[in-house]
Amino acid sequence: MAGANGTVLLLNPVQELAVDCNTPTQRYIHKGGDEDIDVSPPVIDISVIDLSSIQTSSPSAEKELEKLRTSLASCGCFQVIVHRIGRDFFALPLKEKAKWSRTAEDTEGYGNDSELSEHQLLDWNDRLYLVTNPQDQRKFQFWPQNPENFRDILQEYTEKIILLNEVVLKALSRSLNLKENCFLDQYGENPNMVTRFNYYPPCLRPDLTLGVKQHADGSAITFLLQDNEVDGLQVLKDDQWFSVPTIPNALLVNVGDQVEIMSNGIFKSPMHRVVTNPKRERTTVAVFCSPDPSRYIGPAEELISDASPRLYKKIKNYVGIFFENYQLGKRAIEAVKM
Ligand SMILES: O=C(O)CCC(=O)C(=O)O
Ligand SMILES: [Fe+2]
Repeated sequence: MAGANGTVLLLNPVQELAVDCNTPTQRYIHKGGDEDIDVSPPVIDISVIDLSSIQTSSPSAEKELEKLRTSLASCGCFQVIVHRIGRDFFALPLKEKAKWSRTAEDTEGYGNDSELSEHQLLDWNDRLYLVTNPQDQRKFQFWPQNPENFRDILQEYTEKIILLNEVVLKALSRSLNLKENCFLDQYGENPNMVTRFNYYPPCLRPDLTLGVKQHADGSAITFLLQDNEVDGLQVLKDDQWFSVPTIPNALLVNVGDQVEIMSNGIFKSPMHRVVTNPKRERTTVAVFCSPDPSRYIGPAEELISDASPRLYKKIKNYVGIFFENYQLGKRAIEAVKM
């Protein structure tokens, strides 16, 4: 397909595939594993944290910090309540969405999985992938102007997540009895932020396909606005998959590999995946926050002792390391262990 200015578009949305065929093609089928994909494993209990109470120095703040620490040390995620942002983009006709399509030269924009090799299994998912911070790195040629208020809403949402990211990083440090700015200082002035709008069309074979295959995030923190009605996210805990429940307007906060590194492994970057749904579509918005890629990050020195030796090297541009390993089907965090 050719784009407006003659660039080659890599567009083969799953949404179109889902309309035209009853069963997914081979490229989407997960087989050779030990068992079919369990689309409804037990539901995991994930704490809802009151971030406003954490910002005070009351006894309830201490209780909330303890809840935060326990939650992140056991399953790597917690939830906070926010307001939804618009999700009408994927309902537009293909011709309209194609205006913001990813090109051969770029990772940003609208599209589905890039096909890097013949053997790669594809995710049953279309997405709109945009760098939102630092502002001077935004590529507006990929930012939809339809729905009309899309850019304003994304700007507003980004500002809120920047603040939330700061509150969360301070709370994480405090919950480990570290100085409040301990993790934030490793970030640098400007967090790097990428927003990924995910669209999962219905799929008639949820036992064989995955919306997103199993992975841990390469971010420091991920903020996920789940669909208000349709679940699909699962996390791996103690070698078992659990469904993450959807709480309307709740934001699921999970730590990514970079916080696992900064906390010297106390906080676990959870493995997670998304299953598909035979009847209903699902839309989510993930914001990945990471330190400035030119800065070195590593385990907080205060967490290292004879009893808990340093587990990870000092590294920079972890997101780069992450994608190199991801494409080889490896976990990047293994590559930065001592
Ligand atoms: O859509 C979801 O529930 C999760 C998506 C996800 O894990 C990701 O985009 O990294
Ligand atoms: Fe993820």
